[in-house]
Amino acid sequence: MAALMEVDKVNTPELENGGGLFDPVPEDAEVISTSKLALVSPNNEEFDLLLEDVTSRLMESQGETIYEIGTGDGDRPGLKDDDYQASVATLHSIAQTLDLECVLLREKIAEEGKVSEFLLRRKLDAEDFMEVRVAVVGNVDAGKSTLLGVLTHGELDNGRGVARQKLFRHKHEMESGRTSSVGNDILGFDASGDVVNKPEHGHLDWIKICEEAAKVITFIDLAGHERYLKTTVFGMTGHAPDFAMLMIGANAGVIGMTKEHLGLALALNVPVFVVVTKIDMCPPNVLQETLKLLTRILKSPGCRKIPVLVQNTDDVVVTATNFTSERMCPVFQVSNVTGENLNLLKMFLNLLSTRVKGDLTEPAEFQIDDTFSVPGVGTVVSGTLLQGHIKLNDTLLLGPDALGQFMPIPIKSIHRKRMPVKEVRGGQTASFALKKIKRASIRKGMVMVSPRLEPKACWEFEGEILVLHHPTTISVKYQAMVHVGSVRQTATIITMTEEHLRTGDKATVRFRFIKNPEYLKTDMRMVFREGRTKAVGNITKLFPHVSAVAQNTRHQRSAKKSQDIKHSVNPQNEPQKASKRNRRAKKMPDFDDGEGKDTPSTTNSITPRVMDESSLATCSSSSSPAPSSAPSSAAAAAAAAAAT
Ligand SMILES: Nc1nc2c(ncn2[C@@H]2O[C@H](COP(=O)(O)OP(=O)(O)OP(=O)(O)O)[C@@H](O)[C@H]2O)c(=O)[nH]1
Repeated sequence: MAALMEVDKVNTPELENGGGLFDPVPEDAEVISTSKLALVSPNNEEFDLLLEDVTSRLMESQGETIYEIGTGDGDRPGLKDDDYQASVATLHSIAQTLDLECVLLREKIAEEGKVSEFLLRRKLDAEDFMEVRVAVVGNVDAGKSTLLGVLTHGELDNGRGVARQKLFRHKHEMESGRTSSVGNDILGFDASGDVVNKPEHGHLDWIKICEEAAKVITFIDLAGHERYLKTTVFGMTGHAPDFAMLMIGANAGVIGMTKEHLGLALALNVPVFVVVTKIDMCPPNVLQETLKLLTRILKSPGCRKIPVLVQNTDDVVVTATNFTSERMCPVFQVSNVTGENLNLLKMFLNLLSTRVKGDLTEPAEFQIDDTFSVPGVGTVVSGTLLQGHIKLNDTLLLGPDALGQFMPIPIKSIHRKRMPVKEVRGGQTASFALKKIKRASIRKGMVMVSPRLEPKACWEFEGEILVLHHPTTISVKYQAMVHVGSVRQTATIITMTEEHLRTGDKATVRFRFIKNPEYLKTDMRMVFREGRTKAVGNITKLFPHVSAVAQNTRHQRSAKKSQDIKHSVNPQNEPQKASKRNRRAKKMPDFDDGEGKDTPSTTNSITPRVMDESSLATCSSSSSPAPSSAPSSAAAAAAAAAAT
């Protein structure tokens, strides 16, 4: 614990002014709103500028903001009692005017008087709610499913697995106590930050939660066991988590897949917070050791994180409001049996906001991460809207198909977390029922995008990669699984800037998918892995070869013909014949649904040694948000349940 406390959060300059209150502001409002006295007695004009400022902050962060009272640019913090009371009253009238809930988060005495922080949150209609996706990772038995059971069902565990029983989706999970698939659980908070989950006879009504919630946290529960690593990687790339919650059993410490999962989150630029569980059954000296080792790993050159032990509500507000900086790593210590510190974790979750900015003017881009076949409804696809806005009756382009083409598809129904809605915005998960389309013709990794994007599929792309681990050397013709967004497909290295690549090497590499062309974008993060081999990087260049204009069936047929001709004259564009090894692999499903065993990898951990600072700097420039895969329609979920 001492080691963690070396990081003095109060003295960390970037934390000093938590919410960054008055930035950005309209130019003409600068003089007024950057002063700590801005809220003391504003005239009508000043009040309007304050309203404008709050409105733009709400837009930016999709419906909520944290407002500081008593701080301002160049001012020493703190307000005398009268000024403070007047400022709080002004904030309440701003909230009332804009129909916001205004909740005090913390209040303290600073140099010149009182300072405080308030959460301003929009009171949304029953149909709308903010969404945050949290990927839950950590070694087997760290208590992941148990914590989710406790948080979402509001009942403590007995230390023998009672809480996790509520979450298992497969019979073999019930029997073994191990998660094997990507699961989704939701936790709703109302505008004041109170939990709205109310299980009835052990069951949660998702629609009711979404109706009552202003914010819904979706937990993407990923398997801890090494054999399901492929599923875990897909969860981290394909389900677009905003954050990763790394769970560690206090007794067991940083073991097994813990470093692997931490490394994966770092490689994908997903901000991580840590939850140390089972503190009720852990001797203090063992807990100290676990925290000491964790601190060392987080601060190592490969991670470069600032661990902050969260011990009270003050720490929660500071860490939650500064978390997206990616460098800070809040660490919680909880017990699922006694409930110790779970209130701090819940408060932290309530304050997290999605990393996706809600710009509705961008063209829509929806990434499919799961498909269902629902009797009476047809094919349902679920995934995340990475940007833009989709409304009922919009027409999107679905693809790419095996020929790299996209087809127009009208949106006739939208569900968010099983609830029918009229629209979905960037950063939210949703599912769509698609008429007259067979489930078999849709793959995970396909997209539905606005025609404005003029999407193109590509067989080949270039990426700057860093090899985190390989037992020998990687050369041209090497094949492995590429994970990028919800795309998961084997690709072959066709050229690279180095002759051979070993652990720790970097290169620009040109890849070619072996089975289907895919829709990719530059700057997306990618993971390239096969068994114990792993490389991470950024997509730097695309080689689209099919102009993906929506076509009708007849056009498609003729396009296919001409495509075939093109392939025969230009073998470069033809899907390569899979190697013997891949032909064998083809017999296995290419996109497992989480139940297939993954290639066991015993030494596949990302060690701080190989993820040195300089190598990460080149390979981590973008953090493309990835989607979450809630089977968001009731029918879809029912079908999924039936299928399992
Ligand atoms: N005493 C105590 N036991 C706990 C706590 N959290 C979890 N457990 C127990 O630890 C065991 C493992 O918990 P799980 O939730 O299944 O672990 P997991 O990380 O989800 O494991 P996988 O699903 O296989 O990845 C169960 O028997 C839980 O009852 C805790 O805080 N205190």
